[in-house]
Amino acid sequence: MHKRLLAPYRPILSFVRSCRRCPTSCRSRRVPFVQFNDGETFPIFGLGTWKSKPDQVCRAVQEAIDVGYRHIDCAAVYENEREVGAGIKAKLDDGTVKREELYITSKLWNTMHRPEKVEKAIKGSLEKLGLEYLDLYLIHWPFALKEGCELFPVNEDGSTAYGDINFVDTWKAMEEVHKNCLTKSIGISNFNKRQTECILENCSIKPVTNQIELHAYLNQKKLVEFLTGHDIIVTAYSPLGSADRPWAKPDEPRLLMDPLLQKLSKKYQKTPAQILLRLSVECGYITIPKSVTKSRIEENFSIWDFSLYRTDVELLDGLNRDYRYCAYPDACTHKDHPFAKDEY
Ligand SMILES: NC(=O)C1=CN([C@@H]2O[C@H](COP(=O)(O)OP(=O)(O)OC[C@H]3O[C@@H](n4cnc5c(N)ncnc54)[C@H](OP(=O)(O)O)[C@@H]3O)[C@@H](O)[C@H]2O)C=CC1
Ligand SMILES: O=C1CO[C@H](CO)[C@@H](O)[C@@H]1O
Repeated sequence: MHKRLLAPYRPILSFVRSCRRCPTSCRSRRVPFVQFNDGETFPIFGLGTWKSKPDQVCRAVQEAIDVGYRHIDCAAVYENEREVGAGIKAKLDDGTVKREELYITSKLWNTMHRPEKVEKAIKGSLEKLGLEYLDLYLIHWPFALKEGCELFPVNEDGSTAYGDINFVDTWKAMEEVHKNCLTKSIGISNFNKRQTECILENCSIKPVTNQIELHAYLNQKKLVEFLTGHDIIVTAYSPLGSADRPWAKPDEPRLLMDPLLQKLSKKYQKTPAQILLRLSVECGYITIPKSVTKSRIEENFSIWDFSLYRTDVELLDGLNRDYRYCAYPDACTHKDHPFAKDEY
């Protein structure tokens, strides 16, 4: 099973293996990437920016780029794109990187699904980020919320105010912004199998990736198999268990505290976070941990000098408990909610 999942990701694995054989390539700060059929590349490791406070994220982005990160995962709804952009600009201005060496993702928020709104939305993100183009633009969730000034619109009774836009129509508008060169690639996020199939059946440009929650407590085997079978790259979000979510409960399972991770941490002389991140990249997933802490930004990127034994990968596989940290329950009655009705 594991072998089959790895198959489409040979370029990543060969990089990871070459790192192991040749420690100097780890020190050269090259970030591994996957190459698309059209020659575009996608760095397999990125910095997440959800919950990164505006006054912290500008510095975090610069530290990440200094360490070797080349991929930054952003979104309009994170409300910090201007500060992320300032961090990127500082590193472009001081010559550390060129724009074409960076891979910047942003996402269309749920209140902007109406096709006529999509260009305005991406241009808004570009303006805040201070960029002329994105590398990747994703539909953040398959369901639409009510249009307006609020990012999280509510009805009078406090329930979430839904919109009624077909996500295929939104996808057509995503294709247009791609054709207009506002983004090099387009993709989806939080789409289930049926919704992804629906896009595949009706698109002229295929999504390059589906960004989904993916970690040892939610290994999404079936969805991953479906996506890789359709040559859709899997991006793993919340790879460390997203402990800083505003709605985190004190009694929820804490991924980083799992006893097996503590045990493997001793065995490999790596931290629990590094074990999880290494697992994710060895599975071939684009992996985007968030941190605003310099030492952790460095720690998370220091995973190219070891590899997991297959027996340990199997043990980590056994941790799966289909536990979602990001289930968006406030919209669970929406007809397009991805997790409410479908098995995967
Ligand atoms: N498409 C979507 O719907 C979603 C996309 N995402 C994307 O994925 C990214 C990552 O997911 P996210 O939910 O933020 O959570 P993560 O799983 O990346 O966890 C982030 C938390 O882990 C802490 N942390 C980071 N590194 C370490 C370490 N080495 N040791 C211990 N703790 C550590 C961070 O703390 P600190 O920052 O204080 O160091 C923070 O509290 C997001 O930021 C976002 O870009 C996330 C959710 C949904
Ligand atoms: O990326 C994400 C994090 O923030 C959003 C809203 O708070 C989530 O819905 C989303 O999945």
